[in-house]
Amino acid sequence: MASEILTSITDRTKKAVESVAGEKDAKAADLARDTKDVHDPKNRITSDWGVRESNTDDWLKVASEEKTGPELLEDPFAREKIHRFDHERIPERVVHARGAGAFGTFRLLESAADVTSAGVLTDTSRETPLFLRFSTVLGSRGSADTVRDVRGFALKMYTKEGNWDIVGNNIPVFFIQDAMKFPDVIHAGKPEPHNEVPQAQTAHNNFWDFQFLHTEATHMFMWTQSDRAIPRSYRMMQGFGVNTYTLQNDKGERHFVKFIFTPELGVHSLVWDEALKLAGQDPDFHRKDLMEAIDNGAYPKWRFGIQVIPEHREDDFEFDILDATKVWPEEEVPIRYIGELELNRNVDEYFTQTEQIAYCTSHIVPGIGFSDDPLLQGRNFSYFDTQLSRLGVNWQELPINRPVCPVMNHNRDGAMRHTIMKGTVNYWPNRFSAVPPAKKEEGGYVDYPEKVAGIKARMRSKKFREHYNQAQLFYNSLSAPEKAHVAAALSFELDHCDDPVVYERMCERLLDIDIGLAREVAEKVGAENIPDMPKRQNHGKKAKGLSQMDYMPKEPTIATRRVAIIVGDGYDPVAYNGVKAALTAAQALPFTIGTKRSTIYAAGEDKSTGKGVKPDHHLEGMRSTMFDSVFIPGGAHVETLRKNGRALHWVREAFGHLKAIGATGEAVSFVKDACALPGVLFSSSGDVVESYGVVTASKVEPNSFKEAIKMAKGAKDFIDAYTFAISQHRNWDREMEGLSTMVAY
Ligand code: HEM
Repeated sequence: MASEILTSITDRTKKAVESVAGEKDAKAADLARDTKDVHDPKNRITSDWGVRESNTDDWLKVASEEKTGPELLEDPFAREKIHRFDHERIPERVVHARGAGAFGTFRLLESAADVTSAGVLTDTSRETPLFLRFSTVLGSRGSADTVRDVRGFALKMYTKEGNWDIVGNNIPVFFIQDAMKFPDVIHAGKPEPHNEVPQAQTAHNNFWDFQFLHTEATHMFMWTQSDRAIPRSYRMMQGFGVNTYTLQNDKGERHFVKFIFTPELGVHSLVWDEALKLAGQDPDFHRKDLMEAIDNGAYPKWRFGIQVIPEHREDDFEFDILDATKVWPEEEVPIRYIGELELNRNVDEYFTQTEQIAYCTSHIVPGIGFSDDPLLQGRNFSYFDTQLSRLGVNWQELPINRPVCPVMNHNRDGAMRHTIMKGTVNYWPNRFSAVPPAKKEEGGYVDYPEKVAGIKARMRSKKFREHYNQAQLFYNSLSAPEKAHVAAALSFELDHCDDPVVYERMCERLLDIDIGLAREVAEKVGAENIPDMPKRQNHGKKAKGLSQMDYMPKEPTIATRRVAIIVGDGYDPVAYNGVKAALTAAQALPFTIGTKRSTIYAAGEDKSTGKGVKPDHHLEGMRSTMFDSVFIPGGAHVETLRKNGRALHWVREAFGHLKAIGATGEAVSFVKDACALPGVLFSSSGDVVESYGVVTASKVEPNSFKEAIKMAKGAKDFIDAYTFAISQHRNWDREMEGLSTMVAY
């Protein structure tokens, strides 16, 4: 098994090159040039200068069987091994240090030739290879995946005309309008300077001090306090370019544009208690989830959309369209979905690929341009600059960063230069006309002749000064559970601020958004003197696409959902096998969680002749937090589970985290007793009962299970009703009606 896994990992690049014809995966072919296979049996250890080594365990020393004497500095092999190790680390990214990435493909489904001449956005026959890196912003490289934070969504498309990077986030707006404030917002959010506490979270005085004083962050902090900042999976987040770019078509017309990626599986989050626990129980939860899905062939997909505003309409909006703290409401600027992004290959090596990838907002291709968005313009300077200290001046030559199209210019030298340039000149113009600039018809990038006239001043246009309308718009557009989560998140964060100035003032700021929210949070966090009147009337407007609920998949799906099936000796094999097969057929991932990991036998199975089932994990090794749903089949094992506090906790915790719970036969009363709640209904007469996402059937027969599932609300069939409950992600009624808070977990 282990060797199969190893083969599959080391063969990834090779397979990608072989299976995908020609230019389609030009990047995989390009990387193959620099890829070596550790598992080739012909391999032998050599020194870095190529000499085969016979012993890499013992430093050359003065020694005998009787006595171990001093080590000799002359040993070049030992010295090299230690030297290389001593210098393995490079600086982590100054922000977005923790991340995970994968390779994929961009397919254009509809040409956008009316607004751009970019090949990648006009040629529908192309498949463009890409690398996408997800990240958290504030934590260091070893921090946990599930912290409350913005997630990076950074994309490098290796197009035929050069690399196009969209360095985006999973939230469409940002904390600041002008790049010059970036060091301040990041310093305020990162651990405090005197004690380097806390790690990877904004629940501290400095962050909220800055949020109050820097009012343009108001809209963004509402997003970070919403469920968007605790995603269930990287595969279930939207991606936004955030900044305003421009597109230029063949006629020379310019349009403003925003880029949006919307996941096929819907936009889903963890609940906060789960996120907190996962940060300790499985800090790699998101990176493992991404890798697992791709390894299982469940390739994550996003629809790619553009919002376009023609140049002449730039001033038609209540907000400045160059202001990155504002969304372009879909009612005013519809999203045009024109492409599809798929991730389909895991990395071969983390460091050389995920760590060394270097994104730059300034990497654009002909047909795509910048706007005067003052955040974007500063970013264009910052990324290139930071790569210099993180990776060195020749970072663009690293395999993961180099384009798949020819790179040729008169840039030279610098530390660690790889490319060898033949020829006698390294400047332009030269007497040979060697390496001239490209004309437009040869694909040369031509800048848009934007008219600019003005005075030099450190200021922004007046529309940039409005900071609250869209914070209200966002809050108003959320569903009731999402609003409750915002209040709970703010209450948590401000509870961690011990300076009353900070939490008192922040509660006042909430009066600029919504009086109900302000009062709820103030009461929770002990902010005195919150007035009864709002500081600013809530305009009451809503927009679509801001609530995560707007992105539920049209057809219910449980693809890639992790389902724990809990068993002990004496479980009902009919229900176990039936549910497992049905889940697998629907592309969910069932895991058997035993009372122990050694073989477990079904009811009536003879231990001497039966095969039993070998669980994937035992109850103490995993927690309910790592699964989307829990199912317990009936059988005599239920008596064992009743005596196991951890089993009880699994059910209560899954209930508290609003997850679908399924039970059949004897397990029905176990779940009933575990939750012990009035109002939740359970099956008693053999009928299937669905109540607050708990689906039970007291009697099941072999014909109760089938692989052709019809997920539907109110389904009479156990598996149809149970899978529908899983597909809903979480049962919000359970929370809204106060049931989840009545269970201890
Ligand atoms: C619209 C607002 C912004 C978004 C969406 C954004 C997004 C990102 C993302 C996704 C990354 C991680 C890239 C990766 O995976 O390697 C990143 C890194 C970084 N960002 Fe930003 N960022 C924003 C604003 C800024 C600003 C204003 C600055 C500076 C003026 C900045 C400077 C940096 C730096 C220095 C890095 C580290 C890059 C590296 O070491 O490779 N960002 N940003």
